[in-house]
Order: sequence, then structure tokens, then C-alpha cells
Amino acid sequence: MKPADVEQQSLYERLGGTKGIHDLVDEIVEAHMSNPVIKARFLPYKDKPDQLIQIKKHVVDFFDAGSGGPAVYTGRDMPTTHRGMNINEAEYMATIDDILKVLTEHGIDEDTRKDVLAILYSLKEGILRQ
Ligand code: HEM
Repeated sequence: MKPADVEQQSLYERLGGTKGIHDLVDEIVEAHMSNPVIKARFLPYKDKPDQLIQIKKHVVDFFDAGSGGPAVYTGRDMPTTHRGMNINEAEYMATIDDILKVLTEHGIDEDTRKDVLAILYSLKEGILRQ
């Protein structure tokens, strides 16, 4: 595919559409559960499978809608979601590292990874120390 064609694809398309985003989120959550910096935040959901399915659905819809896909996000906004967690910078970086690692493993190109990174960074103030 020529570079001009790549540029014309929406971020949603470049992430593989709804199926691609679903697969990415599955692996990102797995990565969070084995990342020493943040696993304590996520491992408890292994004992609450129904809740985990619901959260994953919201995260998939969040990325779908936020990248130009058809989904409607019905989860909470970022400050409300993360309120009371008091997330610090190291934890924030750990989630971003996991996300970028999984995108790379899925063959997502560097420009697309940078687009995702820019979106994640723009959400920082609403997630840190809520
Ligand atoms: C990198 C940017 C982040 C984004 C875009 C993001 C996005 C989301 C979304 C969309 C949800 C689902 C909300 C809902 O179900 O209503 C969620 C839930 C959650 N996030 Fe984040 N998040 C981010 C960073 C973090 C970080 C750094 C942590 C902690 C290390 C974290 C911990 C959690 C937890 C524990 C939940 C489940 C909350 C619950 O019990 O409902 N997130 N996040």
C-alpha cells in the first residue's frame, strides 16, 4: 500500500477496526495483569469475570469511538472512572508502555502508534491523581 493510501485510512481502520481493537484490548489487559508496576490494580478483576467483560467492552468502545469507529461509548468519563485510584506517573507510563508494546507486536506501524500515544497523552490530566 502506498503512503498516501495509509494516510487516508482513519485511525480506526489502521487499528484493524472493531475486531482489531477488541484483540488489542484483550492483550493489553493481559499485559497489565503481568506488569509489576500495575498488576495489583488489575488482578482483582480475574475474580470478577462479569465486571471484567464489561470494563473491556467499555475500553474497546472508547478506542473504537475515539479513533473514528462506529461504536458509542457508554462508560464513564476518565476522571470519574479513575476517581479514588490516585494513579501516579509511573503507573500511567506503565499502561502506555504496555499499550505500545502490544501495538508493535500486532504490526501496527510507527505513525499509527504515535497517533495513539498522542491521544493517550492528551487524557493524562483526567487520569492522574484523581
Ligand atoms: C492510559 C490511559 C487510560 C485510558 C484511556 C483508560 C481508559 C479506561 C476506560 C475506558 C475504562 C472503562 C470505564 C468504564 O467501564 O466506565 C477504564 C477502567 C479502569 N482503568 Fe483505566 N485508563 C487509562 C489508564 C489507567 C491507569 C494508568 C490505570 C491504573 C494503573 C487504570 C486503571 C483502571 C481500572 C482499575 C479500571 C476499572 C475501573 C472499574 O472498576 O470500573 N487506567 N480505564
